[in-house]
Amino acid sequence: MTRAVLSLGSNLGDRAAHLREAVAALGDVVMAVSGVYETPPWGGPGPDGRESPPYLNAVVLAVDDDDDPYAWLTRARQLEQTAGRARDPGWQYAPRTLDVDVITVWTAEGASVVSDDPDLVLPHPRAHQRAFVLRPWLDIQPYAQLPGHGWVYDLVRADPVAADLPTLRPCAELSLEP
Ligand SMILES: Nc1ncnc2c1ncn2[C@@H]1O[C@H](COP(=O)(O)OP(=O)(O)OP(=O)(O)O)[C@@H](O)[C@H]1O
Ligand SMILES: Nc1nc2c(c(=O)[nH]1)N=C(CO)CN2
Repeated sequence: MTRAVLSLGSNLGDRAAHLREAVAALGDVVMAVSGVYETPPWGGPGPDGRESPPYLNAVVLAVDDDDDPYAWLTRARQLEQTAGRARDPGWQYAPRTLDVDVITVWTAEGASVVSDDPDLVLPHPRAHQRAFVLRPWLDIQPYAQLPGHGWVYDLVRADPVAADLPTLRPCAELSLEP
């Protein structure tokens, strides 16, 4: 058995529907779902100077009988495929229908999984810099810790995350509660 925090993001097409469908497809593994936030694109413009549109973001806490952390990566890729995500080799942070990142995974004993395999880096190597991950995460786990970086509560109160917090817009009208 493993538990995981997954970050969901969409900035292409019907953004809310992509998030809703991802939560529905996760089904019974979902333990808790954060609020939805509209967030400015992180990662800068594309090579031609084109700006990425704003995202809708949310975070899910999930549990699975499978002991293998890679099962979360497989699930994430399946959800992205179902949403019709296309990759752009010329722009890493190109707009996408659905992005699912595995933020952190715990074993049945509660140990954090640490991995430097490029296919599954755990915890996610950029999560500690991302208000669009940490703020929704606090909604569902106020005492969360990001392994290697400490309390999520502290991370959102220090720069660079604190500087981005005012740019997040809570979207109370878009609940993802199953
Ligand atoms: N923790 C992780 N969660 C999701 N993908 C990961 C993780 N660690 C490594 N990867 C790998 O990263 C690769 C690129 O994933 P993806 O295209 O979703 O990145 P991205 O979402 O655009 O960028 P970022 O990694 O900065 O969020 C994938 O091949 C995947 O195997
Ligand atoms: N606001 C926001 N920006 C991003 C996001 C995201 O989910 N939200 N995902 C990215 C790649 O994982 C890159 N930039």
